[in-house]
Amino acid sequence: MKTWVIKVGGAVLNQDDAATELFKEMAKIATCHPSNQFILVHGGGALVDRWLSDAGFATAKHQGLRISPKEQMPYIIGALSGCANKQLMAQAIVANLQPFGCSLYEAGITVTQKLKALAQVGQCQVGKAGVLPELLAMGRLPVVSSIGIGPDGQLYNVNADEAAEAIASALGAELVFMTDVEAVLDKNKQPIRHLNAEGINMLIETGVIVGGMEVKVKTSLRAAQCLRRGVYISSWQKPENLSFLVGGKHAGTQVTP
Ligand SMILES: Nc1ncnc2c1ncn2[C@@H]1O[C@H](COP(=O)(O)OP(=O)(O)O)[C@@H](O)[C@H]1O
Ligand SMILES: CC(=O)N[C@@H](CCC(=O)OP(=O)(O)O)C(=O)O
Repeated sequence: MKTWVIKVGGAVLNQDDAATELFKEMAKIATCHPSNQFILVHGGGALVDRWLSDAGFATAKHQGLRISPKEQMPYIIGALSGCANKQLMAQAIVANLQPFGCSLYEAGITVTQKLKALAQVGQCQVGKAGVLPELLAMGRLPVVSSIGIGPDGQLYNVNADEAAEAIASALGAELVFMTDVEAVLDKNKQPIRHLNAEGINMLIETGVIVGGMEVKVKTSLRAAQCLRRGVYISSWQKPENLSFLVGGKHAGTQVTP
């Protein structure tokens, strides 16, 4: 059995039926290629932005990570582990899948504070695989939010790309980041097929890769090094890319160690 960790950016929730189409592709793959199984890890950054702004909070990011003061955590947790997680489960059910919503703790990932200056931003420690193998064996689709609980009993906000990397590393799974662009783009806005450490450093230094994509390529590279194989960045706007990847074909940008 091959396990695929699919990370979707929260923007998938802003487009009607986009997540349902992705789930339908997973359901199709489960029928045509039954030796593949999926775990979905999701973000929800845009939703968090909206909830914080509606509550009258200002929010800021440092190198793509949201500074997460304790007083903002109820809104961050509510948006990610509540609203985004349950909305995605609902769309998976429409696609005839059997989702099981959970956060990083249930997925076996331990979280600690990343940096004092970032407040409740967490970083993952690869632990045991938690209940994910059992859920997969039961035919369920784990839908994992990036909220973590530390051994200190504190709640943490983890960047969802890093959360997906930790889960894929714990399980030795394939990893695909599905975002809102078809691939990493070069300075002429053309898709890049392959990236390695050298290319990534150059594109970050020259300001071609910025913001959320900077976190994503760095996380992809770390994951590719740990998993010792390519990791893909593609778009949830092209769910068929998932079938291409499962079938061993190329789609989006492949990040190699
Ligand atoms: N070189 C680049 N190629 C593609 N996207 C880029 C690049 N640099 C920055 N970006 C931005 O990164 C975004 C994806 O990162 P992010 O918003 O964090 O995605 P997600 O929410 O899916 O994790 C794109 O929508 C784009 O605006
Ligand atoms: C620490 C940190 O930055 N957490 C992210 C978690 C959500 C996320 O990563 O969402 P996307 O995948 O949609 O960007 C945040 O609060 O926005």
